[in-house]
Amino acid sequence: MKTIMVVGAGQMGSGIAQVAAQAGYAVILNDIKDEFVQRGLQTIAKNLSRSVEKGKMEAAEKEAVLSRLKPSVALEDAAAADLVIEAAVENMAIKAEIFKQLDAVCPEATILATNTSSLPITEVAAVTKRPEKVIGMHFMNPVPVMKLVEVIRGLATDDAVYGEIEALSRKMGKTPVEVNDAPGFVANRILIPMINEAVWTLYEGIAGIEEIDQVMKLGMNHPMGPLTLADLIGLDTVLAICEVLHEGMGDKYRPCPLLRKYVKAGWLGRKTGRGFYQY
Ligand SMILES: CC(=O)CC(=O)SCCNC(=O)CCNC(=O)[C@H](O)C(C)(C)COP(=O)(O)OP(=O)(O)OC[C@H]1O[C@@H](n2cnc3c(N)ncnc32)[C@H](O)[C@@H]1OP(=O)(O)O
Ligand SMILES: NC(=O)C1=CN([C@@H]2O[C@H](COP(=O)(O)OP(=O)(O)OC[C@H]3O[C@@H](n4cnc5c(N)ncnc54)[C@H](O)[C@@H]3O)[C@@H](O)[C@H]2O)C=CC1
Repeated sequence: MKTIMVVGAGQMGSGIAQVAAQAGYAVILNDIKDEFVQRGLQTIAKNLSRSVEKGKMEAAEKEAVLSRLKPSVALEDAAAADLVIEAAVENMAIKAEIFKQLDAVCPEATILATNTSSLPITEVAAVTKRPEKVIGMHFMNPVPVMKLVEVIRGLATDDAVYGEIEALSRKMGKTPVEVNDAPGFVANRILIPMINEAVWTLYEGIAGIEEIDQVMKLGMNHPMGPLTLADLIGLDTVLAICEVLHEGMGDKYRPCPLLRKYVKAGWLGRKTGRGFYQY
């Protein structure tokens, strides 16, 4: 494997592109608009500069990593990729369209992975003619820091494809954990109900935003409170995952109306400058 295309240059896509380029791969970073790709590349450059300033990376290495990243606004560029990792928005219709197009332009051997947080891998795979080469590769946010990759097989995923993705995750400095294809997999089946419960706690007036976060930070030693974490993930993404859990597993996972209200207001967290907190 030499060339990896990352589709979606948002917070996850840019992080995945960074760790792939740091692991020595040629990386094509794709989004629907050049300004989104450039924003992703700038985030990567900023992260690498910080590592150089901290003495964790040589300046020459930073330049080498940046030189391995190529911008793209055409999915046809996936024709040059041995692996595509899709990290566009958490929406089945959009992912299905992307996977149909990728299936049409990619060579037969190309593996198609999705960084989806919660959507069924089997359903994504079914829109292609290569379901055996489709797999879930679920990174955590912020990608350069977090060690976990959940690796999820669809019903038809080949063992050899699983093995390649497991090995690649290690080469990127991550620890792969195999989980089954089910709503939210493991990470978000457990995490998102906690975040949703924090929003219900706020909605019902049990405590304020900072108080809820303090309880979980000081009381449970979480590095971030659940509402700060929701702002980091993006409230649109939290809601999308919660909807998948609700639809797949019943009423206990119903998203809090306050979460919907924030998303409708465009208060999506850090990425829009306002969520539970202002940035
Ligand atoms: C929704 C899903 O599908 C799945 C998910 O991803 S759920 C979200 C999972 N992520 C979490 O739960 C994150 C919880 N938070 C944390 O672990 C920590 O708060 C944190 C790692 C984000 C920040 O750690 P911190 O100690 O509070 O802050 P800070 O000292 O600034 O950062 C620690 C290191 O991370 C780096 N870092 C922090 N944010 C970063 C980012 N966005 N990009 C790159 N590097 C980052 C810092 O540069 C620093 O690096 P060094 O150790 O080399 O100095
Ligand atoms: N935010 C998080 O903490 C995590 C998110 N994920 C998943 O990663 C994916 C991306 O999430 P984020 O990076 O947070 O979102 P984001 O909103 O930061 O970025 C999404 C990017 O996808 C682009 N995009 C939309 N449609 C596209 C298309 N048709 N082709 C190419 N690009 C397209 C958007 O322009 C945007 O730049 C989602 O599936 C999400 O569930 C997975 C792990 C953690």
